[in-house]
Amino acid sequence: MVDIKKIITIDGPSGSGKGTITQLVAQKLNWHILDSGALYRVLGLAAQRHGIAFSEVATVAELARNMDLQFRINDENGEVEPILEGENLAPFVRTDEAGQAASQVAVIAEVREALLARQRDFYQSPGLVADGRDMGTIVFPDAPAKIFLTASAECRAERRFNQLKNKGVNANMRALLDSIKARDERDQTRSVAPLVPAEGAFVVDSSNLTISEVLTQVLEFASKSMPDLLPN
Ligand SMILES: Nc1ncnc2c1ncn2[C@@H]1O[C@H](COP(=O)(O)OP(=O)(O)OP(=O)(O)O)[C@@H](O)[C@H]1O
Ligand SMILES: Nc1ccn([C@H]2C[C@H](O)[C@@H](COP(=O)(O)O)O2)c(=O)n1
Repeated sequence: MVDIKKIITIDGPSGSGKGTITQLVAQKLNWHILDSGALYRVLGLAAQRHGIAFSEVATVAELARNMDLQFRINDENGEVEPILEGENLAPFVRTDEAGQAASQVAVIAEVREALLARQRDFYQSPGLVADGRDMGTIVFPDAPAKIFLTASAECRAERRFNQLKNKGVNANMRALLDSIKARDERDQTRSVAPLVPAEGAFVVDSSNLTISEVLTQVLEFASKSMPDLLPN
């Protein structure tokens, strides 16, 4: 019998709620998580730390192939921390600057190729929830359940604003909206693995949905493709 891997892919633009829904789905199913954006974010930071310009395509790709990167779970808060060359990058990896750097290294075809195997290695039994831009189109094209999560740019900027406010960080709504639109444009128009819904993906626009409503819709859809996913 052919072994069908238990994978749910969750792709979508920045701030659409992928990370939030990925964590909730993984918790519910007791599955593993791939936060593929973290790999691109760490690579962007690594390039900056090594003084490599994003335009030095071959050197950035070389860095992607050889990056000394592990992920470690923090025992105290349960958060996943990227450890690059022995340094914990957790305080830097979620910043808007790291997101913009990630989006720039992510346009390089050789970088994407170099990160493919690392991403596929995250698959482990009993299953994987994979969050990114090309999880359903390129990295796990055979995943049985593919989700494309989106929301209006204005709504995503407002969510990001509230997220930062709750952390006590001052943010400017106009700058956040501009940053989100710039990242959308780059991620959707790049020539390699652009952000598009995978064929057969269930598209959820969360602009007017609560997190709990999105979670319900995602689990319902995934259960149709994998009938033994949840107990009745
Ligand atoms: N349906 C929703 N309603 C209200 N707020 C939401 C909803 N979904 C997510 N959020 C909030 O929006 C913010 C961004 O969500 P999240 O970080 O999960 O997005 P993301 O798609 O993973 O972003 P990125 O691609 O930049 O990592 C978080 O504060 C989250 O709590
Ligand atoms: N599968 C992926 C994941 C991420 N990227 C790039 C494009 C994003 O703008 C950037 C940061 O991702 P985030 O952490 O915000 O999800 O990384 C990509 O091209 N492909």
